[in-house]
Amino acid sequence: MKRNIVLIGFMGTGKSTVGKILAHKISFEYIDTDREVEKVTGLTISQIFDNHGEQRFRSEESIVAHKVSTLQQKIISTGGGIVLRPENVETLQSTGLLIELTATPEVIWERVSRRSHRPLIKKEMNAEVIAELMAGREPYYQCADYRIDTSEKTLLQVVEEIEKILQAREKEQGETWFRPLVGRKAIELSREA
Ligand SMILES: Nc1ncnc2c1ncn2[C@@H]1O[C@H](COP(=O)(O)OP(=O)(O)O)[C@@H](O)[C@H]1O
Ligand SMILES: O=C(O)C1=C[C@@H](OP(=O)(O)O)[C@@H](O)[C@H](O)C1
Ligand SMILES: [Mg+2]
Repeated sequence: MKRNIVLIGFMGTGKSTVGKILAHKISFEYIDTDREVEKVTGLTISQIFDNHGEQRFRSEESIVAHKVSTLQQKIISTGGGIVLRPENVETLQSTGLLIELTATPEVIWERVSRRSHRPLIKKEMNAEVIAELMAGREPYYQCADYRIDTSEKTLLQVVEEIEKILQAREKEQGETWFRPLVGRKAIELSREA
């Protein structure tokens, strides 16, 4: 049974931001594979790409993918390229529900051109270049269980869409995503009611 939510998708689709909000809302812990790679290496993603190359980053990312897949009740936001290695997809799928976030190239460019911490995004790019990169990645995102177009949605609307998916799965597949309150907190709340 699936026990983690794994957000996949192209850079700038909102995986990190949405993941954080969703985790807070449903009281799951939040993990970002990019942050885990940075913690393990003591380097920023840009430093790894610049000083050691993309392959080193991909190796670290695979190790993290395996590690996070052993956990439970986590919202896992991934880096956009994690799906490039089939072994990562297989391991993430073993315990995670894969939700792909998408957006149009124009929206993506609008979102990612504001900040410069993504080594694969260059200042001189534009929406057309983004569209080409996205087309190359498209087959890799087919592994997703669900897809949400975020182009015209607020962050909260995206989060709500994911919550609807989880509610439907609770009804239809008997999964538990919204944990009942247990222990002291539940007793305190029932006294207040
Ligand atoms: N639905 C959305 N509406 C408005 N801004 C968004 C939305 N999704 C993401 N963003 C913004 O786009 C930027 C990139 O988002 P981020 O979560 O880092 O994407 P990813 O982790 O997929 O690369 C952030 O500044 C974020 O606030
Ligand atoms: O698409 C990619 O190959 C990458 C996406 C980035 O994460 P975000 O998708 O969170 O930007 C980060 O892992 C790295 O810069 C490479
Ligand atoms: Mg991210």
